[in-house]
Amino acid sequence: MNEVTRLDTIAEYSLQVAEEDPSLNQLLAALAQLFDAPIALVSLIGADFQFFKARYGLAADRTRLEDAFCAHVVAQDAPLVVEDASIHADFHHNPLVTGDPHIRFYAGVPLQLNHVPVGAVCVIDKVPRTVSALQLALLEKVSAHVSHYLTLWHQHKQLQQEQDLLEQSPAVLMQWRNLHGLSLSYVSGNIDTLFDLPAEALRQKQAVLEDFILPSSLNDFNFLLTNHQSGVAAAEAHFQIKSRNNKLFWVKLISRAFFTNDGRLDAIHAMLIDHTANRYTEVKLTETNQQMRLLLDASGLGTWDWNIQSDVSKVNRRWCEMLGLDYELFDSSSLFWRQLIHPADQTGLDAELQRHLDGKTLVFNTVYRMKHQAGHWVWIETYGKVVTRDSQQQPVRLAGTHRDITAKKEAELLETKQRQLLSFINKAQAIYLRTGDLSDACREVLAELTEIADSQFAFIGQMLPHNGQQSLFIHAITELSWNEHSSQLVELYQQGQLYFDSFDNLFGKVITSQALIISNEPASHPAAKGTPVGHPKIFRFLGLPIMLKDGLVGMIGLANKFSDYSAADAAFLQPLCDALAGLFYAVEQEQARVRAEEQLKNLAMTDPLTGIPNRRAFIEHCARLKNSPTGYVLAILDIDHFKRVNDTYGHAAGDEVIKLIGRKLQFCLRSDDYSARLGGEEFALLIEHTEIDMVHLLLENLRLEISAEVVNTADADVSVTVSIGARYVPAGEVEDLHLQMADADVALYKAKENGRDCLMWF
Ligand SMILES: Nc1nc2c(ncn2[C@@H]2O[C@H](COP(=O)(O)OP(=O)(O)OP(=O)(O)O)[C@@H](O)[C@H]2O)c(=O)[nH]1
Repeated sequence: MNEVTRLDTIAEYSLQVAEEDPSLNQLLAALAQLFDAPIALVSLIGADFQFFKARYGLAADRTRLEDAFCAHVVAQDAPLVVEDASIHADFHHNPLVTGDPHIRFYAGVPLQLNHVPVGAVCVIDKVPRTVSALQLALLEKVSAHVSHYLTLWHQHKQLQQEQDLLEQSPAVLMQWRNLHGLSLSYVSGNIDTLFDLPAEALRQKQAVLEDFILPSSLNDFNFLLTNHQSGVAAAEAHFQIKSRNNKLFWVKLISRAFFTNDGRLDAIHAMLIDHTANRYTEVKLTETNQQMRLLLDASGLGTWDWNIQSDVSKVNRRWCEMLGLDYELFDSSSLFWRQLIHPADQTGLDAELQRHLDGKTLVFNTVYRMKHQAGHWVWIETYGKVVTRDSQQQPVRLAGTHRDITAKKEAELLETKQRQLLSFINKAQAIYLRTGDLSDACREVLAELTEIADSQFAFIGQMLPHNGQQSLFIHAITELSWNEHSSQLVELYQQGQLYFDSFDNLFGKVITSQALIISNEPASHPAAKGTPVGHPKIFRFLGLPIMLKDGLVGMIGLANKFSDYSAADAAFLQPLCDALAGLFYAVEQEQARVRAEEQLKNLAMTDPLTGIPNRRAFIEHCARLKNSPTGYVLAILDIDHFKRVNDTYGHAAGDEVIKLIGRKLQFCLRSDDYSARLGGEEFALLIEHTEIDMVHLLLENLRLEISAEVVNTADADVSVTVSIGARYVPAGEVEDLHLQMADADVALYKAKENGRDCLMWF
């Protein structure tokens, strides 16, 4: 047996320290008496010296290794008897022989621990002697007994250590035995840390465990014991106890039951652990979780938790409610929620998600649309974060919240649209003010109207008289060239001449009823006459009346919105209807003003008696002749002896004659020629674009026509002649009109001089 094994064994049995054992000392005393020897020893052979676990009759507790007789016993693992050391070859120089204690006789047997020789049990005498086989056998028995004793001592030591550990551990050990009913048979000493009560008090039944358990927890504790009694092998209970000094603890009792062969409960071994700190954390955590849940419920937030690596998503009920989904039927795969995301938002969402997973953003915060079960889109704001990453820093779990921001988002979109609407209303008004053309203004804004109304088709129409009936004049329309039959409409539209006059249809219903028409199923509307032949299918229609002072003045037609038209759409577009009503009104006002102005101008330029232009009109008309590229003729016509007519037949008859001249002038002159009454019985003529001979003939003809006419008055038939003075003005002449007129007047004077009823040239 090598030295290492021996030393390990000594260490294992905790014998390396020379610690004497009183019991073994007594045994050695008895052994020495039996052998009638002065010294008896239990020795252990250490690394550097031999030491004694027990000794009798020797003062020293150790010797040098090289002097040790027992070392020989260990080395040969066999008994050693030296009858007279003083003459023994190996020992006669040994200091223990030559000096104190003057050993002469030695008888030793090996001391084995776990079959390893570690020392010896020996008797020593200071005089030479012999030993019988019987005595040697006795020595061996004592050695075996010492070995057994040391083993037990070692085990006891170990148990004591374990006991110490247990006593210091937070776990209290307990045992119940079921002898005559279940009763606590053991409890470890450390129970006093919890109960402030010595374990003895419980062991000796001076106190009962149940007295320390709070009444509210007693049921849980009894339930555990009852469970074991009815055959349950392992159990666990949590309950509250109150110590003798009134401190409250949460404890956890983990127990295991042992049963007899016939199945009867024999014992319960249990561990009672102070669980207060954990329990406190648990309670706090539960409270916090409850508060969080309450907060989440109150805030209306949906929650989600996505394990990216295993692709398992968990959501709360609110998450499902937002999308009208059944919570129980939620599918945890990401494929499920991905297919609910609006196609237009998919790319942006993925990019934002990737940025966060790559660690480029602190939070994953974005807005997108998800499809509600009912078919509409819900605007969702998501706010999340990677909560777990693996050892390679790859994201494992992402968790966050969902907020339904549809109302906010729609309000924002509405506001944007309203701004757009106002801006294009302003634009339409500005175009109208600039060009004075309402159709231009309507055409300019039509594309924007279809865009903000989310529609495919649109038209803006105004009620105007056309072919003797009120018709809808189309200022602007999106698309007309849908087939070859519509080319005529396109042409009319381009000429600004497109009128709809048949109102026995869906859009006509807006005009006849003067009311808003919303139809998301035009096919089944009673007024619908079907989509016009060749027109792309109309599957939704919104007709908005344009009203002015309670009367309809026009309408806007919209068709094929992506989703249903609603009263909200009509309300949204009302400002446009009002603006158009205002523009229609402004146009009407402007046209009326122009007409009135025209009339006033006409009045100022017209001779009231004859209805032909007056002197002012004649002079204004002639003013534009200044740069005439051709020559012209100015003529003045005067009724002969008109005073006489007045005097003879009365002033009224004179008026009739003057009117006759007016009619004759219009009748005899060509449409390009111009005539006016200068005043009294004097008229002026302007004849352009012709030869002077032709003018001569024309004027002569006029003169003759007048003289041939008879005016029937109340008293008599009157006829008159006229004298005409004419002046030819060649092209390029720069002379003043008044001088030219004066020249014509000179010619007239000559005609009068010449006997009247004739034409004279200047
Ligand atoms: N009934 C009527 N008479 C008018 C009107 N304006 C002018 N007179 C008259 O016309 C007459 C013009 O007369 P005069 O200038 O003397 O010339 P006359 O009698 O035509 O003679 P001659 O021109 O020399 O041929 C006057 O008696 C005016 O009162 C009118 O609007 N109605």
